[in-house]
Amino acid sequence: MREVFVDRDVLSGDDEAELAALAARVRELAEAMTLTKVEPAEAASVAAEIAALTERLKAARRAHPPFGTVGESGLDRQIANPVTGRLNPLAPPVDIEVSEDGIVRAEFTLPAVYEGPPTFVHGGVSAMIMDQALGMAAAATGTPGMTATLETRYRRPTPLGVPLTVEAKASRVEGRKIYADGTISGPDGRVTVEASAMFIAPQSAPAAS
Ligand SMILES: CCCCC/C=C\C/C=C\C/C=C\C/C=C\CCCC(=O)SCCNC(=O)CCNC(=O)[C@H](O)C(C)(C)COP(=O)(O)OP(=O)(O)OC[C@H]1O[C@@H](n2cnc3c(N)ncnc32)[C@H](O)[C@@H]1OP(=O)(O)O
Repeated sequence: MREVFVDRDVLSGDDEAELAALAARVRELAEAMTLTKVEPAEAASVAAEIAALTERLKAARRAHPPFGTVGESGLDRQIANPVTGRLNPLAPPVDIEVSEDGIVRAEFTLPAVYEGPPTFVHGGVSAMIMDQALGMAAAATGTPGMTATLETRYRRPTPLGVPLTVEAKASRVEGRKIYADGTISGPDGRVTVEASAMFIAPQSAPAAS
């Protein structure tokens, strides 16, 4: 495995909480930016202030995103992941729980920055969330892997701004191949997206925890 898997700063809970709070503010900023109606001069003024803030953050910079302290499931160290990462402003974030029987589940709501067709979630965003949920379900078997195939079936449009549920579970492990299936459903319980994936464990996989 490449060095990037091991050469990471590991944050304490307090450091992680402060950076997670910062990411939450940046997430709000992104949504406010997408929906703002301010005049061009005000937009330019805000852009200059944000550029100054960006310089302050760049004053102390890591080579790679940090890892968090690993929790019980061992699947939560990538705290800057683009789906679940509380430290990643691009992540919704989706707070995925893994139960003892290997079922992966989360409730989440997607704001306007994830819009594809008007008022609905972009299909690539749904696929990204499914990839993560299915990958965690695969890893819950004890054999994490790289996504080799991901099939998404979009049954209905997925609405923005309402509570959605993602669920996934591994169906079987065949040597280095792990198969998993899952769904995203709307608040009425109707499935909007179905997905199936096959993950392949690297020849020399690092442990999940
Ligand atoms: C991401 C985790 C990786 C490991 C991490 C370890 C610890 C992490 C802990 C926890 C993780 C927690 C949660 C995970 C959450 C989310 C997951 C997101 C994952 C991603 O977002 S990941 C990015 C997208 N993903 C890629 O970037 C993959 C690029 N790719 C490759 O890295 C290689 O391509 C690889 C490794 C896939 C295979 O390479 P390889 O050399 O090991 O494979 P090899 O040739 O030995 O084939 C062996 C058998 O698989 C068949 N086979 C191979 N490839 C296939 C394919 N694509 N489709 C169908 N069958 C395929 C062959 O036909 C043969 O089959 P057979 O044995 O039956 O002949």
